[in-house]
Amino acid sequence: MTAAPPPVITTRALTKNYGRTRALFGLDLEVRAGEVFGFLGPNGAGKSTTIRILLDLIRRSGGEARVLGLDPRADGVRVRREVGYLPGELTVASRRPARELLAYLGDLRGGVSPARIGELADRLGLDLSRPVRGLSKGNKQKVGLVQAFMHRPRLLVLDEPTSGLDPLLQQEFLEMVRETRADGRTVFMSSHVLGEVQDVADRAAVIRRGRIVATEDMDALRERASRQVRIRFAAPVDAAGFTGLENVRDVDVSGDTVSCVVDGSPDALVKRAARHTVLEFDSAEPDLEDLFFTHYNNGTDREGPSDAE
Ligand SMILES: Nc1ncnc2c1ncn2[C@@H]1O[C@H](COP(=O)(O)OP(=O)(O)OP(=O)(O)O)[C@@H](O)[C@H]1O
Repeated sequence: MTAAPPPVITTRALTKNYGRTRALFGLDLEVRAGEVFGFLGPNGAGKSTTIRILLDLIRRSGGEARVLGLDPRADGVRVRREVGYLPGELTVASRRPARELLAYLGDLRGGVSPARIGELADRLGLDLSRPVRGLSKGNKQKVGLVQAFMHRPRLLVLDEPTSGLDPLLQQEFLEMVRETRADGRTVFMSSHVLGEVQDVADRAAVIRRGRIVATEDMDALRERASRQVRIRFAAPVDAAGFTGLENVRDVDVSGDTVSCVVDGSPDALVKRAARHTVLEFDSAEPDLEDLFFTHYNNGTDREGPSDAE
């Protein structure tokens, strides 16, 4: 058996104070090589602060951090060169067309072909001929995404990557994330809602008021998730046939229709239903967001920044 590769990002007891305000209270994080990791939390929770420490854009107050085996505080330049980073807010005021700015940034990273830049811009619907300065928030976000992905970095750190993108472009972006993972590279992305990362993330952590309050494997979360199922058959069915099935509860049989709640795999229910002629099978998507938060927090207190404690 080969040993697992070392984590790509680690923080231990990471703290950050802004003057007398403490923004991070001893953060422990571990992001594994090759995974897509969602970093979730409401506004003001400390996501950008954490990310900016990882890239040495601000300095930590205490604790440790490692990115690609490097300490950002000692090797900030190397970390920034190796990581594809999308800032929460891209502040470029260049009069130059996006094409030139991206070519320049590509040169700083060892050279990126115009074809590669053009391909990413096409996918995101970015007009490369327009000056960056006058671009809308959404178009600036696209420039930010192109520069983060274009040199195929081993690690992408993306701060709220989907903000300002319409739903179709969000899907395109998620496809780019999947391709990155398929290449064996790692993506760490923040969001304030689970829904934006749940289809693509392997794991996710929730940060609230400067503390990690949950870390979850997304497959395990899906397995625990309940869904409401309704099946309509060609003829009335016997209620007894649908009681006591594995993972199935709250069964209600009314003539030709069975309604129930399934926790986890619906295998037993599907096999039992297959004994009859099924006309309709409706299964509501489980609400992972609710499950994620209620599991740890009883669904309360979902937002708000903190004062120092
Ligand atoms: N430069 C600063 N000076 C003082 N306080 C700051 C500074 N930057 C952030 N904070 C505070 O630190 C806390 C964490 O902010 P941070 O920006 O990291 O949160 P976030 O989770 O990224 O939220 P958002 O999505 O709103 O950016 C907040 O209470 C914020 O007010």
